[in-house]
Amino acid sequence: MDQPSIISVQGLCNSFGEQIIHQDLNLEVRRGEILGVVGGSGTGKSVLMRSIIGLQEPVAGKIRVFDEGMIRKEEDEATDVRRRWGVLFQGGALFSTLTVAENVQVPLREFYPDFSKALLDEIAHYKIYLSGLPADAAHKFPSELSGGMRKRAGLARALAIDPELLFLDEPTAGLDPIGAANFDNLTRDLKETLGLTVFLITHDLDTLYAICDRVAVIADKKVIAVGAIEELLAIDHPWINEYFSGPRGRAARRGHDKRNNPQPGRS
Ligand SMILES: Nc1ncnc2c1ncn2[C@@H]1O[C@H](COP(=O)(O)OP(=O)(O)OP(=O)(O)O)[C@@H](O)[C@H]1O
Repeated sequence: MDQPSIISVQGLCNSFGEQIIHQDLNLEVRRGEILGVVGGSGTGKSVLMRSIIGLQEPVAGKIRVFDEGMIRKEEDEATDVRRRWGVLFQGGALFSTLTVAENVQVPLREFYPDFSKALLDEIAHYKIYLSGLPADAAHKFPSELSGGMRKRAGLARALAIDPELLFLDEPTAGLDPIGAANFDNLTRDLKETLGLTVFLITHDLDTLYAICDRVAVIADKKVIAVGAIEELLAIDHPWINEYFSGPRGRAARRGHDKRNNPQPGRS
């Protein structure tokens, strides 16, 4: 049986001046799934995420998260919902003047102002460990980290308040293939051990094949299809055909098949 929706978007419209980004966009994210969100550059993936988390007020539409209406919500009610999700923005969006541990503590201080310094330090160190960073990264500044480590630090911050729902905006962009695969594995492991639901914006076909339960495709200002990759492959739409069946899509599929069905005697 289908899991209930943890995010429900209905009839969403967004525009900037004359530029219409979304028109009657609908999307349901099921509890416990990793939903990949794909679409060409500028199709409005990040604007969709910003609408869901309340950073972008839509022109029209309904958004529910954890069964709570999100548009024009009172501040204290919005805070109650916000403390149930974590966000990794594109590029990490770490505060450059704070150490990694201090970055992780930002949401903790916001939502739990009474926590002692010792408790904040303990939680930050645990989240840093959970994100696969070495313990000494805690005292480093973002400028002292590699791109991959910055992503993990952003993830540690997104996990700070034990979210049920994680938003990841292009988490593997700019990582080398091994770093990207490691990040994918980490996302999947965290989802399984912490029981997370993940809204994952990506251009990375390998990520889609490796960890996404379903994929939503944004084109023509709306979600034109959502389903397992196998289901999307059966849809006749020019962007979907080009994306999944073009050279990179075919390579990602071959890599996925090979990892899942290794030939005996071959490495
Ligand atoms: N605050 C804003 N003001 C004006 N236009 C904006 C604003 N934010 C986004 N846009 C425009 O909305 C469109 C969608 O942007 P968005 O960042 O959501 O695209 P995207 O699908 O995430 O792209 P990419 O894959 O390149 O990251 C773009 O044309 C962008 O220029």
